[in-house]
Amino acid sequence: MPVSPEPMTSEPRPRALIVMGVSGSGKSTVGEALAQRLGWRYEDADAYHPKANVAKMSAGQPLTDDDRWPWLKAIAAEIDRVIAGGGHIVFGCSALKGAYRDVLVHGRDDIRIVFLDGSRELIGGRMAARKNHFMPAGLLDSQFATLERPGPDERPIIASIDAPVATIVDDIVGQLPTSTSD
Ligand SMILES: Nc1ncnc2c1ncn2[C@@H]1O[C@H](COP(=O)(O)OP(=O)(O)OP(=O)(O)O)[C@@H](O)[C@H]1O
Ligand SMILES: O=C(O)[C@H](O)[C@@H](O)[C@H](O)[C@H](O)CO
Repeated sequence: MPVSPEPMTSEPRPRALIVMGVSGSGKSTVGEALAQRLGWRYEDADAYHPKANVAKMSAGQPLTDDDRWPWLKAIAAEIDRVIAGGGHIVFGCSALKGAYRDVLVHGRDDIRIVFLDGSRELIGGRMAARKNHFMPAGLLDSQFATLERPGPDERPIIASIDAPVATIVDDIVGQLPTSTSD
């Protein structure tokens, strides 16, 4: 009897990882370490906010959907540009709602979501200790209120942030598809 081959995973190797989560969840810290581990470029979505968005958050006001759409579209365009050029990228981006992630992923199965999962208490403590950052800790409640955790349909890679950075990176890398079918 012929032996059937091992089933091939249909998941392509990711070309872009969107490291998402509320303010202070560790997107920059973990995202940069992850990019370094993979040998990929890291970009921070905070650098793509128009000045008006940063001014608003600095003044303690949460952003609205309308503040976020152009910002998300600019990030999606940059991800597409990098992939089209044969590159790989890790983007640290809050991407709090499912609709925001739809703009970023736009149906591509080589763009994957990495959710940094942590409690309000843990993140609040880290934000209170953080220096020289425009985001006031007072906006954390609004970040959690806006957060829609990624559902299974989004095939998220979920990592607990209650661990040292290197352990979080190990966890994420261990969940990446190993298929070579890209
Ligand atoms: N695993 C960790 N263990 C301990 N401290 C951490 C860890 N990850 C991040 N931190 C610290 O928590 C704080 C928040 O992390 P970071 O600035 O990377 O978050 P962020 O999600 O990029 O925030 P923001 O979106 O507000 O820019 C920083 O002071 C960082 O050094
Ligand atoms: O969508 C948002 O509300 C913003 O992207 C925020 O999350 C901050 O820019 C970021 O987290 C820096 O603190």
